Amino acid sequence: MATRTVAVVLAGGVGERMGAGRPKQLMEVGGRPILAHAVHAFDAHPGIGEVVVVMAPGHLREAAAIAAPFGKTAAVIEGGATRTASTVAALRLLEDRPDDVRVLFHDAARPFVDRPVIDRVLDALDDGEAVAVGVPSSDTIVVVEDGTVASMPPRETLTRFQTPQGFRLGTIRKAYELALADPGLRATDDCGIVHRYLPDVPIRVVAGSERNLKVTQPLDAVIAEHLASEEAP
Ligand SMILES: Nc1ccn([C@@H]2O[C@H](COP(=O)(O)OP(=O)(O)OP(=O)(O)O)[C@@H](O)[C@H]2O)c(=O)n1
Ligand SMILES: C[C@](O)(CO)[C@H](O)COP(=O)(O)O
Repeated sequence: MATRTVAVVLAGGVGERMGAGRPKQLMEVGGRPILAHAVHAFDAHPGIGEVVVVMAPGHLREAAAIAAPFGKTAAVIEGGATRTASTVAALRLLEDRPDDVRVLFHDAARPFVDRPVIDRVLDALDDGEAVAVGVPSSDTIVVVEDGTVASMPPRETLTRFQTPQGFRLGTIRKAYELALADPGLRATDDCGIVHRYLPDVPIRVVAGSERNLKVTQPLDAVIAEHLASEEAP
């Protein structure tokens, strides 16, 4: 039977903010590449049938070498210039799959996603079309315009999104079809595309985890190394 659940690991970025001189997903934490941690999390989950890796141009061979040992790796493909373009590359690969297939998009830069988080996304997709993972904000977050506070949303209403973000394939496909026709398209995640272009689709939010950090800045690499050492057997 064809796979009903595909995990897409988005590794198409170049890691500019990390400044390591190469994509941060190739950097090692806990003795193996960040990308390997992310692929392993989905490969090891019994609810996932296939893993697709979307890699930064010029690094496909390294990504393939990292992903190939995982049995569920189905493809390693080239990403685009933006995260959104990398998601589109994966959707093109999956264009022949039925609309009810579940697809999870995960940042390769989040190496410590764990099974309970993936479980919650998959469970919410049983009767949902779009699912986000979030953690409450510990900081007060404000909108700043011209160096001055323009608005202060109440902190208890604010959630920091993580990944994976899960969708029925037909839903995310439709949202991107509409988005790609919009010359003003700008988005930092896939739920943002659904929210903007399919506003009637409810996006369920399930609990993420503080350990599911996105390795973005040099300090995150130090924290990631510490977290990896805690996980070591
Ligand atoms: N063109 C892109 C840009 C980003 N990503 C992926 O999206 C995730 C989140 O992006 P981010 O943390 O911003 O990674 P980078 O784009 O590599 O970082 P930077 O913005 O600092 O360059 C990462 O796993 C990254 O590889 C992607 O698949 N394709
Ligand atoms: C998808 C995401 O990780 C949710 O927090 C985030 O928006 C990715 O942003 P980035 O600029 O691509 O790191």
